[in-house]
Amino acid sequence: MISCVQNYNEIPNNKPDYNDDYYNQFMIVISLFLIIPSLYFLYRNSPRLLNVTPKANVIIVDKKISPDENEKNEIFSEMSSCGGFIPYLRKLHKNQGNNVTSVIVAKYPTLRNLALEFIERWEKVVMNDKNSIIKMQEECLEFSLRATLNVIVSSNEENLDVKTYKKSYDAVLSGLFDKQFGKLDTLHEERFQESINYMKSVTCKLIDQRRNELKTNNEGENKMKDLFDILVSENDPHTGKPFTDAAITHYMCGYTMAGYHTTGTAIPYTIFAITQNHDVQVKLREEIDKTLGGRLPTFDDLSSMEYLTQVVKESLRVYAPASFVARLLKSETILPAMDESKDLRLKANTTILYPIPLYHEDPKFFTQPEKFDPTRFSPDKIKNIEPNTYCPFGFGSRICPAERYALMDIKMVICLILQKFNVKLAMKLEDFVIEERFVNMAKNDVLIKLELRSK
Ligand code: HEM
Repeated sequence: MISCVQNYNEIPNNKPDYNDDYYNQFMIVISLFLIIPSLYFLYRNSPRLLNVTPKANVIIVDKKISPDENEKNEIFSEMSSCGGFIPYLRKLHKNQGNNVTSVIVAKYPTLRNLALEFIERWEKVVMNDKNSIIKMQEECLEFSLRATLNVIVSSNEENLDVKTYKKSYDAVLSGLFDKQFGKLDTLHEERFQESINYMKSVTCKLIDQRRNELKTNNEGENKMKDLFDILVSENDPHTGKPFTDAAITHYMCGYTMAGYHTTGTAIPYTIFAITQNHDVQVKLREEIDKTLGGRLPTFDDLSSMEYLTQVVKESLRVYAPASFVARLLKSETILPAMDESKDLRLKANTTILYPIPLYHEDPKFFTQPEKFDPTRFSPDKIKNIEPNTYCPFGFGSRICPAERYALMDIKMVICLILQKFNVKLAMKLEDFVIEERFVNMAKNDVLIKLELRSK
């Protein structure tokens, strides 16, 4: 195992270079999720295209791979600016007497209501026709986008046509991915541009609305600020001046994107895993019923259900939504050899990609890695897991800032589903195919039959 990985976690001290061109801003933000999975895609399909060093289980990005050297530099300076913003965000919350948990707890009732809206929607469908099939990935992506918007923007959905917003977001994400591989045809190019323009106008409208709200809202001082409040009311730590509209859009789109497809795929993957492991479904339901006795789960209930946590963690191991963790080496670094191979000397400014699934699937770190076994994360066994080999949320100082929130979200939806329904896979097993896009998506959706539980 590479022992020096933690050294790569320094946040480079680059200042973002904003301009007012929305398209450029958006491309830069999106590159975080675009270039990295794309390189991984190339790596998986044609290892020799990249300067791959499998013996060390890291991928070293050959500089020539980048289509445009300048673009590559911008991408990584923007990556660091996004991450550099997080300690600032934490500090602000702390100054207001909040911590990450209190922020999540405050949001919990709204998020649970949102989840219940979906449960009721599915219940109606099933009551209407008990043979109905739910496209679980599509549904959970909608849930995840709305939940993420709620956390970041405290979105009042009256101000946002979520359906059109989601469609546009999907068109932009998909268009950028296809652009990367030169596959974007004229028709989709048009749709892509339209979607970018739509999202730009929506974000500008939201910014204006929030500025006005903050001006007129007397309780503003006591209110727990969401990310959007901070962006429209505080100074940019990099410039010491108020955030520009372009910068606000940059952060908003970056955070929304980071939360949308990740959580939106993690939930259906977990449901899929439960359908394939009947014993897990039975044991999980026993725990849920015993803990809740039919009432709705509170935030504390979700933390107290150990088996539920283990199931979600194992699902994130087997079906990790994110392919990669990326680091830029600030100085020359030697990676100690794994096996008998030689140590690896890496130059400063090399970008390395740490492929999450290669660790999660390695029998050296997880015995019988193909087996879905939630008890790997039981209190007595979890300590045997080597540091950084389990990393669905990354690791070190740049670990996903929303890890606890995302875990809570996934557990909440799984809990609410199993309280109400039995879950069955409604597609051929071989049609469950994971496709690497910005995050790993189920190519043919995850088709699920929900059966109402008898009272
Ligand atoms: C199951 C859900 C999620 C997974 C698997 C996931 C995974 C990841 C991973 C692997 C990283 C890179 C970490 C590193 O470099 O060490 C990351 C970064 C990030 N994630 Fe998440 N994430 C999830 C949900 C979310 C949500 C819901 C949000 C926001 C509401 C979010 C916001 C971010 C942000 C802003 C970063 C960039 C951090 C930085 O640059 O330092 N993520 N996430």
